[in-house]
Amino acid sequence: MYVFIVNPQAGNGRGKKVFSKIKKSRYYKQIESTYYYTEYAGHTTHIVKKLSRESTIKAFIIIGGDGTIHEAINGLGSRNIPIAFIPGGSGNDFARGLGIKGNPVTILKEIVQHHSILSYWVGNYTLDSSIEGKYVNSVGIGFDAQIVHTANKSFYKRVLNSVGLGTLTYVIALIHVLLHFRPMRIEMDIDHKKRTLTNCWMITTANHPYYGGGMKIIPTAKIQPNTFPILIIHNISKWKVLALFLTVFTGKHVNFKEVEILEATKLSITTDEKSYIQVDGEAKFSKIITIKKLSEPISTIATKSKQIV
Ligand SMILES: Nc1ncnc2c1ncn2[C@@H]1O[C@H](COP(=O)(O)OP(=O)(O)OP(=O)(O)O)[C@@H](O)[C@H]1O
Repeated sequence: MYVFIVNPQAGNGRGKKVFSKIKKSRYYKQIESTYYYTEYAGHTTHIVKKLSRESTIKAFIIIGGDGTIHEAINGLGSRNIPIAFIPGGSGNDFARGLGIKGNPVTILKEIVQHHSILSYWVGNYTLDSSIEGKYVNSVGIGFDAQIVHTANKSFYKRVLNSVGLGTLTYVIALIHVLLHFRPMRIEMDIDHKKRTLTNCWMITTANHPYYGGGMKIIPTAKIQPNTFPILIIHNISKWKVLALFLTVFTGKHVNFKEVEILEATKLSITTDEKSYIQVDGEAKFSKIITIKKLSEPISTIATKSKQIV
């Protein structure tokens, strides 16, 4: 049996519209399925956690945005039930990373007819040695995390999302944060090599290139086991940061001399003061953060185009 989990709030109601379309399709009518609408933040994790023990589930089909898929992954237990995703959010970076695009009904057709499994190594994060979780897209500390925090609590996010200009939210928040941001002093431990940065703007790790609704933050990031890329931006002027972010949609920002990209199996960061952290586009607050890859992949149901790669 397929289990649809639909976030009706995702993409300002897009999740609900996508599912209405799906329900009318012949592919939906052909399969044995059940569905749940999420009713509150965190509900997807509870549903997945509860149902993961049932042996009759063929796959969870998540309809929503990055926040919903993040919650689904965090509810999965040791039984590796496949997860399929039909984009219904505003940013949908997870879908970009997996190469899922196009008409929702066509995506459903591929899910149920081909059921091609792609291994996906999610990341694991620990905050202040107490909060632990998995991330599907990226974790960032510093400038980008503060932009996420500012954007998510802004009044303009909902307005711009409703007219399909969600990306503009982050541009406005970027300018806002740029005016006040103070670079950080950071102690890093990258695979047991210690390093101190005194003028650090941000550090981001990612499981695939995309974040913030299509920005190619780490263009070379790949869905892969064991290691993950780390992007560091430091020793840069405010105005150069602005120039850098103008090129982030094309991935050309990596050519700036203030941008470094490394690869690691384990990363620990300690900041002088508690700082904002973004995890899959949600802001958190912490002083010590540790990142590594989970050793066992989860199973995602990919589209045909991604299987060929
Ligand atoms: N019924 C609900 N009411 C309010 N919030 C909900 C409900 N169901 C789920 N949520 C929360 O909505 C949040 C946002 O959803 P999601 O991230 O999927 O959509 P989005 O923000 O439009 O898309 P994206 O993250 O791709 O930009 C999720 O983190 C989830 O916790």
